[in-house]
Amino acid sequence: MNLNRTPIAVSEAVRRVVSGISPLPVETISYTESYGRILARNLAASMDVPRFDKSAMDGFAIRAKDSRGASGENRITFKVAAEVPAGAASDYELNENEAFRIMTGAPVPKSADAVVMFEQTRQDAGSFSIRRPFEMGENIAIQGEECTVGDIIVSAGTLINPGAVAALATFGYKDVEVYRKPVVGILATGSELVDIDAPLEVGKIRNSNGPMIKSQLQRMNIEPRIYALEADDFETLLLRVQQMLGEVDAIITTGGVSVGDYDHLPKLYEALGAKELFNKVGMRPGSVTTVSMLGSKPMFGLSGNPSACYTGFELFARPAFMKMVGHDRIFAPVLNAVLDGDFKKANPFTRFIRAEIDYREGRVYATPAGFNKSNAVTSIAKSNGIIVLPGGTRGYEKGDGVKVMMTDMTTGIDHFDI
Ligand SMILES: Nc1nc2c(c(=O)[nH]1)N[C@H]1C(S)=C(S)[C@@H](COP(=O)(O)OP(=O)(O)OC[C@H]3O[C@@H](n4cnc5c(N)ncnc54)[C@H](O)[C@@H]3O)O[C@H]1N2
Ligand code: MOO
Ligand SMILES: [Mg+2]
Repeated sequence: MNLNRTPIAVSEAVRRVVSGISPLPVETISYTESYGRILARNLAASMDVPRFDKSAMDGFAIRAKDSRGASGENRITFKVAAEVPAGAASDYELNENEAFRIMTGAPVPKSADAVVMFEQTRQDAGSFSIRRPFEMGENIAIQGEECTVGDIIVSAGTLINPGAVAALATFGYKDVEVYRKPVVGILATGSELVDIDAPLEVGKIRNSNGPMIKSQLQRMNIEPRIYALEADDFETLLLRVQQMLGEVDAIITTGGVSVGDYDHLPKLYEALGAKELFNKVGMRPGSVTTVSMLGSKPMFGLSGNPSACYTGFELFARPAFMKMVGHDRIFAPVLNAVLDGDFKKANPFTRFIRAEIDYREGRVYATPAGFNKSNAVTSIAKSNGIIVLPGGTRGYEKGDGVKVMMTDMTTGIDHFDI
């Protein structure tokens, strides 16, 4: 075993991972199931919106020229000649000082060119009067004012959000082409691991990495395939990983990537003939993260230490899966924040500190989320972001400006701030 691994920079490690990944093939699904998927083709308008000139208000459609000269002293009276409820049309031709009774959303008949709101009239049986002139087009939504046929509404490579689902429905796209989602296999390795129901005998611990990784995948809308816990035995691990390679698009293992006597994953990648992208990164935690490729299938050897495992997933696995599902924005947003704690000791490696990110008066604050060593599990639960402290010769103090990588953009704030 190579004990003297050479660390590479985090940015170089990320580059190596994502440069070897391609989007998966395209599949067609129903628009009702498309929320959260990535569009594989541009979504173009199949018609003008609005498709016809329509009334923007409940009221009366008139010929604007008939309202000329109207005032408080000289009210002009119109006769209601026909009705146009929403969902209907009328081809009645208005004569001078005639009007349609029309509802919001209904097509404005050709012979009318302005709409008067009910509130702007005084009504009598079969007629109404107005006290000011109306301009052509007033209170009418003109055909194509929002978009015209052929306009690109959502580009390929974009997440289908609720608005994109509305666009699919508007333009009649029942079937939508999206990138297939990867099937990701999760294998937690370690002879010390037990499932949640098993007794905790001496030296045993519960498997927390497996369920955590599953949730990290679910957070990005990917359903994983879970494999049973495996002990640190080279031959059985090799057989299991070979089986997984036939069933999944990517493999995440946790544990067994360091230089211990029972850390078999690096040798296993070698035995499979996989291309190792790196086995040491200049970061804490997660320095022993090892990533290999077998053909188009990435194998993420995440560290067994929970915080290192979590961080390795967010830094390397997440952008790779974002690329597989066809996203054109694969990286987590990074914000400038004010550090709310001290890290006085300098460290040559880039440190990633799980943190609570808060927003006060529009500023971003980052507070380390408690016990923050590589083996920490509880601090992950309090974090919605990761503070990035570049390695070097100096430490960091409360109040310093730092970068934070957002891991959870859905956490809100505790007060209404508008
Ligand atoms: N001589 C050296 N020793 C170590 C080095 C080194 O460079 N030289 N690196 C250290 C660092 S850094 C880390 S991180 C760990 C990485 O260890 P492994 O990835 O090989 O993981 P294991 O040895 O299997 O386990 C480490 C630790 O994590 C616990 N664990 C494992 N799996 C799970 C799980 N599914 N759920 C919860 N906890 C888990 C395991 O019990 C161990 O305590 O190596 C250092 N050593
Ligand atoms: O991989 Mo270890 O977590 O650097 O601490
Ligand atoms: Mg180990």
